[in-house]
Amino acid sequence: MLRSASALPFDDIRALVGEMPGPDETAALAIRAREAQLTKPAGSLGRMEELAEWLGAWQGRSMPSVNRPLVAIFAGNHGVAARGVSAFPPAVTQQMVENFAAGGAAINQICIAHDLGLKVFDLALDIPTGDITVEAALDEAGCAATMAFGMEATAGGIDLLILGEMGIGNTTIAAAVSAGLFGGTGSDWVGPGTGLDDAGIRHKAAVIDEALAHHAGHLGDPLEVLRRLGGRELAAIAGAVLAARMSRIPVILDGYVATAAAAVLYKLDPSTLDHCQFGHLSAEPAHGKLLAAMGKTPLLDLGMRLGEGTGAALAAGVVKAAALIHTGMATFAQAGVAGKS
Ligand SMILES: Cc1cc2ncn([C@H]3O[C@H](COP(=O)(O)O)[C@@H](O)[C@H]3O)c2cc1C
Ligand SMILES: O=C(O)c1cccnc1
Repeated sequence: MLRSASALPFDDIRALVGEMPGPDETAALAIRAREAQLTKPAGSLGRMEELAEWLGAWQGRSMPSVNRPLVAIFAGNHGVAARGVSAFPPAVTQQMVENFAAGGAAINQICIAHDLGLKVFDLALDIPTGDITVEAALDEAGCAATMAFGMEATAGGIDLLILGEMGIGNTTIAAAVSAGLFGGTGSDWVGPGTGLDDAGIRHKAAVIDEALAHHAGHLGDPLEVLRRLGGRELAAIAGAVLAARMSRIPVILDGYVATAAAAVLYKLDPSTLDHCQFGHLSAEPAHGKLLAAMGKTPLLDLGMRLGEGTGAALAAGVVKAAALIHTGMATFAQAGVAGKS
């Protein structure tokens, strides 16, 4: 039967959230047991030990490994960028997509450093989403379709998914979505993005407040927050996170913008992000607040505020090392090293 394009798609998303698989507890147990026998004082590898267990439990592998890691960058343009909320013009989104293809961006070099695959998905860059101060960014069918498109990032037998974005104006969008989900005003969630000065940041906060006022009364449903205040790259990231969960692919999320996209799923059900790590703490000031609101602790803190997946891709190197440490180290028995006396 044909479904109404306007009403049903979000119900399909909600149905997926109800069907999410959990981690492989047998693999987790095996990893914990082996961890205790490796040639090191118990717990001495700190969070690296947790990462090995997290990776293997979601992959369903008692010997976790990263063989096909993929960085997926979703690129979108935003109607609200016309309101002067970024230090750079919207044309930079397309220009950076071309730079990614040519290998000239920061993310390209990190992918080389850590041997990560890279795919860039551009999302109708010539058709910016609606200006959120006067209309919804997307209609429901468009938002759900973009989420479905994002799910394609999980194809091809990948075993670690690293999610990033490109879209001039999208730190405004991330702030609006964060306020829509967790409350507060523009000034609570705003930051310099690509480099606004104080006056620019005040203007950006006022624009976000306009958007929040325009959509007030319609923000009770996280998916409505996504379609009204969000954008295509955020919808695609949310879809990719959900699809990865259905296929038990572990995910590393990048900074403020990617985290805001994932927060939509968190608000639907906090356990939706159990297969995700947060790669780094962005220097965009509200990122820490957003992570804290979800009880998440990022892996790295390098003072970065670039986006395009860079913080998450650096963290993928740490996750790869965690797998190699767990699987490659000798046990006390194998190495003939005396245990704790
Ligand atoms: C050259 C350049 C490369 C980038 N790579 C990521 N972003 C980042 O900056 C944008 C968000 O900041 P705002 O909200 O202030 O526009 C996004 O495109 C994000 O990925 C870039 C921005 C620029 C200018
Ligand atoms: O943390 C991010 O995602 C971020 C910060 C600044 C600019 N673009 C993205």
